[in-house]
Amino acid sequence: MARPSKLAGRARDEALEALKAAGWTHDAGADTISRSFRFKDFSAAFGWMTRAALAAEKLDHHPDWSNVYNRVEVSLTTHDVKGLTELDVKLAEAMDAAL
Ligand SMILES: C[C@H](O)[C@H](O)[C@H]1CNC2=NC(N)=NC(=O)C2=N1
Repeated sequence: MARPSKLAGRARDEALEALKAAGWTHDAGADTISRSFRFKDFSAAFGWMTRAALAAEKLDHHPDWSNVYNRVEVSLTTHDVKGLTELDVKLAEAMDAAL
């Protein structure tokens, strides 16, 4: 996949606005988006992680995440460019769709 470029300008503003409306938080310093997901139990959490992992592999774009029982903390950024790209938006959308 071609190296994605950092989101900028209006496309970036619009993407961040939509993500915030969906429950994601933007950390401007680190230029990451993050969201905390809570499930009924570990099995539900891990089932979702499995679906999200398959979506990540398809995109060749991977989350920084951690799981404790029924909670999954997700942080997304594009390490190759040290900032947010379209791939982070796509992975966030895929994670929301996998709920
Ligand atoms: C070679 C491979 O495509 C790259 O290392 C990809 C893999 N997954 C990735 N995931 C994330 N979050 N950021 C990256 O820069 C990245 N790079």
